[in-house]
Amino acid sequence: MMENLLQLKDKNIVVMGVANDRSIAWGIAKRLFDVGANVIFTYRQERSLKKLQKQLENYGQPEALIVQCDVNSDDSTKAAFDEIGAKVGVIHGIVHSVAFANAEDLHNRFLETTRDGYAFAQDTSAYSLISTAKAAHPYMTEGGSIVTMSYLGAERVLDGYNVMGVAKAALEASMRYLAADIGQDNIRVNAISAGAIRTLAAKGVPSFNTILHKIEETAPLKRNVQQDEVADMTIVMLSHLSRGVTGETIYIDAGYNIMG
Ligand SMILES: NC(=O)c1ccc[n+]([C@@H]2O[C@H](COP(=O)([O-])OP(=O)(O)OC[C@H]3O[C@@H](n4cnc5c(N)ncnc54)[C@H](O)[C@@H]3O)[C@@H](O)[C@H]2O)c1
Repeated sequence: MMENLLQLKDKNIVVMGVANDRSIAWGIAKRLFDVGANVIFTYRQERSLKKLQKQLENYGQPEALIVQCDVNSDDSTKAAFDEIGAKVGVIHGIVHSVAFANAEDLHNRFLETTRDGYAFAQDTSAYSLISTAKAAHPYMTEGGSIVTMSYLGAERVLDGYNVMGVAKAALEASMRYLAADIGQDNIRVNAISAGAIRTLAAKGVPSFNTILHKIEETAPLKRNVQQDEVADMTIVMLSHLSRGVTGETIYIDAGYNIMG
């Protein structure tokens, strides 16, 4: 019944950004397997590949297609999607769960943000959505859905989020412009703004523990969110259930963002 509602069975969905089993992207991949999707992975570093292969074995999916993709490189991004396109034909969905900034640009005063650090955070965390959509577009011939991962720091000033907040603001704006542009091809583009979750990327945010405590105290649900809660809403946004929604940022944050 649920499978019929979602219409994700046998759909080719590319998941970018699994570094380990804590990654938000891994939570999403597990759910996608559960609903019968054909999940294709991209990874950047060799050590992520090894972990991913092990995780896939443990999850009973050792045959999943895995392709190398460094989003800082147009050539790498294009080669990855050309390879995926050649192997599966049509791409129906993409989970863009990738971001990076230099540690010093999160630890130093915002005033000290360097030109290079700013450009690098934007390139990896915001432009990569555009380059990914461009590389995948020739294979999204049946329409589809692209979902990216954002954070409240895009809209509000959060201590220690600095240059990444500016990159997330650009990511959300890029998401809207993409949605407006490729809606004519029946491709939807949305962002999930996830609450704070303890992952590898989160380790880079200096005040992360304080953030977790503050959310517990302040959020309407009086708790933090879990990987599977973000995964479930991402599945909705990839599925037939959300077919009328594009260009939106959807908060999965126990309601924290509504509080003053
Ligand atoms: N953890 C949180 O609290 C939280 C909250 C909201 C949004 N997010 C966002 O969720 C997404 C996933 O992060 P996560 O928390 O799961 O951490 P994570 O460290 O598990 O995932 C980040 C991924 O980005 C990948 N990446 C970085 N640079 C790359 C490059 N040049 N090419 C290809 N891949 C690259 C890493 O390999 C890694 O797999 C990020 O966009 C992050 O900003 C995280």
